[in-house]
Amino acid sequence: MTIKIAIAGSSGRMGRMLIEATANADDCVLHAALDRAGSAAVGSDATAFLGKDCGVKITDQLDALAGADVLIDFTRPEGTLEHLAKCRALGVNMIIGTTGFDEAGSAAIEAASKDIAIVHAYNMSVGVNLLVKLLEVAAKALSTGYDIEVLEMHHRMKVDAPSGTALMLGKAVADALGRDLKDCGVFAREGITGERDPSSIGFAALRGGDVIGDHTVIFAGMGERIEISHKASNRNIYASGSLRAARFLADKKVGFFDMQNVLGVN
Ligand SMILES: NC(=O)C1=CN([C@@H]2O[C@H](COP(=O)(O)OP(=O)(O)OC[C@H]3O[C@@H](n4cnc5c(N)ncnc54)[C@H](OP(=O)(O)O)[C@@H]3O)[C@@H](O)[C@H]2O)C=CC1
Ligand SMILES: O=C(O)C1=N[C@H](C(=O)O)C[C@H](O)C1
Repeated sequence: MTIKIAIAGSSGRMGRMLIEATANADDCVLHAALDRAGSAAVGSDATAFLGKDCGVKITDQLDALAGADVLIDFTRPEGTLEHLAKCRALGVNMIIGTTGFDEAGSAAIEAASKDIAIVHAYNMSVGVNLLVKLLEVAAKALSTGYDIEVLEMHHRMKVDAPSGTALMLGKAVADALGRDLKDCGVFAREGITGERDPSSIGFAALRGGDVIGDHTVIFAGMGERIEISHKASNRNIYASGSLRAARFLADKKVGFFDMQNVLGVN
């Protein structure tokens, strides 16, 4: 079976990785390539940046989604939510990698999964999803006497902070400890902050250069420090994870899934 893939944000960093991965996959075909209305990329061939044409032109017309099996969307929350409504109306499944949703946006995605099948994951890489499992073990073993801090660094172009992955890792630790990240997450420190609350989970976001995505969860005790890290060196880890998610959704009509479901590690 050939999976008919549509890609949103086609001229973006992830959009291009996804178009290249789709072009190189034997079991996938590029059905449509979307970009934002007004984008200079609209009208050009989707694989022109690879030095060859595939015959699919980048469009801002969401009707191009008709007939696709799945839309892979790495854009911005407002774009993803617009695409979500169209996919829901057309019965096209979705893989959502976009980060930075507020609670209402996340709830809208979950609600749409009653009508279409959706994989929503803030990190599509195998490595980060393995990290989640390691953190669950570490958090339980280090549940007292260790202060937990989540540190991330990304490229200077990233627009949201902390990263979706940092939030996901912090939530995994909080859940393992029976805490609610909404209550124990500390997202900024400045001035006379007072001593650290031992039940808190701190976040720090660094931005600079071309860093693809570094995440470290630190368990800091008295006399030792355990650090569990993932460092991305190529965005193709997110693209290959997305295609794995597309294969996972191929036989599904409805439902809400994450990469743990896709990888079978939940
Ligand atoms: N889950 C995961 O594994 C990963 C998630 N991400 C997330 O994916 C998202 C995109 O990242 P990245 O590719 O680096 O970003 P880019 O800025 O490089 O690309 C975003 C693309 O989306 C388009 N876009 C922007 N706004 C809209 C809109 N309202 N409607 C439709 N399209 C829009 C942009 O068009 P234009 O340039 O014309 O504005 C561009 O083509 C981010 O949220 C990032 O955090 C990134 C990597 C991995
Ligand atoms: O914007 C990025 O680049 C990335 N975003 C995701 C996030 O916010 O966690 C995933 C990855 O870290 C790269």
